[in-house]
Amino acid sequence: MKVTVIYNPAAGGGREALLYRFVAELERLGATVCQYHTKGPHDATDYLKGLADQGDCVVAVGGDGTTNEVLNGLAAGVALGVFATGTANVLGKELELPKKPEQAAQVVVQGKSVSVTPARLNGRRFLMMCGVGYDAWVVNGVNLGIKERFGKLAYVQSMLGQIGRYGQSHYRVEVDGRPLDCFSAIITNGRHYGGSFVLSREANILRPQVQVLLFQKQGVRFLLRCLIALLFGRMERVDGVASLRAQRVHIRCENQNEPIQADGDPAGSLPAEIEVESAPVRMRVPALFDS
Ligand SMILES: Nc1ncnc2c1ncn2[C@@H]1O[C@H](COP(=O)(O)OP(=O)(O)OP(=O)(O)O)[C@@H](O)[C@H]1O
Repeated sequence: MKVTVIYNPAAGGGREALLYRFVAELERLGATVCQYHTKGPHDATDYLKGLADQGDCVVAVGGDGTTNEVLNGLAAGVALGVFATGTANVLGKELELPKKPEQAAQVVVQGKSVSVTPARLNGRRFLMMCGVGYDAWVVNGVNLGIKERFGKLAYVQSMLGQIGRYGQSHYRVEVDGRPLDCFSAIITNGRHYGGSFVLSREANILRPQVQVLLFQKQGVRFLLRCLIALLFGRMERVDGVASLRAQRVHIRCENQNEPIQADGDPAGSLPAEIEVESAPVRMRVPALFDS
């Protein structure tokens, strides 16, 4: 098995020792490994696009942002693996990927493949989620210095800082052609959010559809109710939260420069055209993963 390992030294504050253990185990299991350390944003995508032979599998070593950039450079027919060493690692939770480097390497070589269908946001692929409104303001408001030093606490700080803004922007959404309104929206492929919290019990990453969560009531009290419901995995039970399956979503806003987030990183601004892709990507998961 030929494996290309893409390591982001900035993810999770840097995990070089874990990378070496991961690569050593891949080689012990008989894999031929080609390693690349990214130099900055989008480098993973550019590097992979310029690579003549990506091998049998490309493994992203980093967080959800790194996996997103690898996904955007992945050649057709090549499997995608993840060794989650980032801050939140939502995809790792979703696919029950091990945190120990030796076990993560075993998943790549000895695990199984499942089909996960990415979606495109304004032409760029994402695997887990994208969002507008509060969700996107929080991602865009994260202080990178604090994130490097204190990890997830940077998100908590940003969440507190953005609460007062909720409800000030109004979005017009078309979900498979159906017109709807909201004050925030999250379009998710998987169930998890912000780490191990369950955002949607309706979502299924193995199904070629996204789950669209629309936050349709205004006011900070409603937002706080949603955040508490998230802690208990009951977001879809909150009165004012709509949850719909879709293939295609369009989002507009009259305000200028309304940001979008995708897979936990800033992803431009509205309008947003989101469409589930026609072909899945094969992802390496543990042999015991329930598919
Ligand atoms: N050498 C580098 N220096 C700085 N940033 C980089 C480098 N290589 C890649 N990046 C950028 O780092 C960003 C953050 O990485 P990533 O999202 O994987 O880690 P994280 O934020 O710690 O984890 P998570 O998204 O799971 O919370 C990526 O979007 C990528 O553009």
